[in-house]
Amino acid sequence: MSLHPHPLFLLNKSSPDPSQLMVLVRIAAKLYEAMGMKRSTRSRSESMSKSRHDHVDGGCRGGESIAIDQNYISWLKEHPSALSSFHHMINASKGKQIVVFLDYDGTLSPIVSDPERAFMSDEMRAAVHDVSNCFPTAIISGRSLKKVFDFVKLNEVYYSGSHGMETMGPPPKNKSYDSKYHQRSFDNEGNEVIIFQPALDFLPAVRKISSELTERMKNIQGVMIEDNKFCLSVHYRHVKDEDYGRVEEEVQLMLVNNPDFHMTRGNKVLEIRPSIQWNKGDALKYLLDTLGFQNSHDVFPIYIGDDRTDEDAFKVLRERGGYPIIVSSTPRETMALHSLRNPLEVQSFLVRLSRWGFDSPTTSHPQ
Ligand SMILES: O=P(O)(O)OC[C@H]1O[C@H](O[C@H]2O[C@H](CO)[C@@H](O)[C@H](O)[C@H]2O)[C@H](O)[C@@H](O)[C@@H]1O
Repeated sequence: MSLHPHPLFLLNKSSPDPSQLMVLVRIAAKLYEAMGMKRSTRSRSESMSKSRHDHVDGGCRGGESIAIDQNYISWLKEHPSALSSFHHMINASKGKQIVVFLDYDGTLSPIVSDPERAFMSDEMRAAVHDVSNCFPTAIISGRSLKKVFDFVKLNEVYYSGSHGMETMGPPPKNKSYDSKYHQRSFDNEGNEVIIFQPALDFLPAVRKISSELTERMKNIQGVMIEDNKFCLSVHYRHVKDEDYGRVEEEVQLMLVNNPDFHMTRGNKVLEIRPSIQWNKGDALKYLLDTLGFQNSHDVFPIYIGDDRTDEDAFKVLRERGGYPIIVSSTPRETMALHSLRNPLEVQSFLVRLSRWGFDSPTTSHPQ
């Protein structure tokens, strides 16, 4: 199966006129060039017949499709595919230790309607496993640490949950982190690890908000409150449009009653988080420190993520000369410098990275 739907899928369902077809063929060629891919070898008639099946939305006028596609092509020039610029990335990393940071939902697993069923494929798990055998690798997620571990199930990866508010890693070397929030523990293989929980003081308040909100929202159909330990996700994907206002009102009311918390927005989700200066970017810095990479000249961090909360990590990477990659198939406002279209492309990127890592043992550092 091709990972990249042929751009001709953008054709209107009604018969295109030949000039429109030529415009689309040129756009397709440009798009494929920008993505560093070869042109499709399928014949035009094969492409056309595929286009009818792929274009499921319907009702999209040809002119609009062309405009959207041109926007994507321009955006792709600004945020080149991490697959097509792979060799540039490897050159930029020369002499430095690559460290890989990954988001979970929408990056390692596709977005699905039920958050409890956002499983990653075995192929993706194998790709992450192989990468983690070549380079230090961490997953930084909005989910609770436990839940993200239960999805990923890889012992050789570091984990940070609750948008970085619970991080499991090696004991920190930097004394600037308050030891009050460090808890000694052991991983599944009996190695000593430290769990850093900078929002520990907020835990009783999170529990209280969770139970109050669950009670207050019990009559709003479709809403789902996910307890991510140090933060709460209020999912509204299945809430009727006319009820959405009530969801946001209830969340805002909680914030009025709990002024030490604030709300962030994600993919069909409102998140209630403690107002501490700590986000995915801080967790990334913390992990780099604990892994012994305080000096940004020695390290080449790569971060792959798809959501707004990943922007904090992209920002840190831009400051530190790393490689921020956004997962998106549409133009987006972002601090990331590179892009991948979807989790399947993330998987291809990870496979390529681990192959390069295995072939270049002097530049990679197995743990
Ligand atoms: O930081 P992440 O690992 O990307 O987590 C962010 C949120 O992801 C999950 O919600 C999103 O994915 C769900 C499953 O695909 C989808 O149903 C939901 O609409 C998305 O918002 C997770 O459930 C949240 O708790 C995370 O905060």
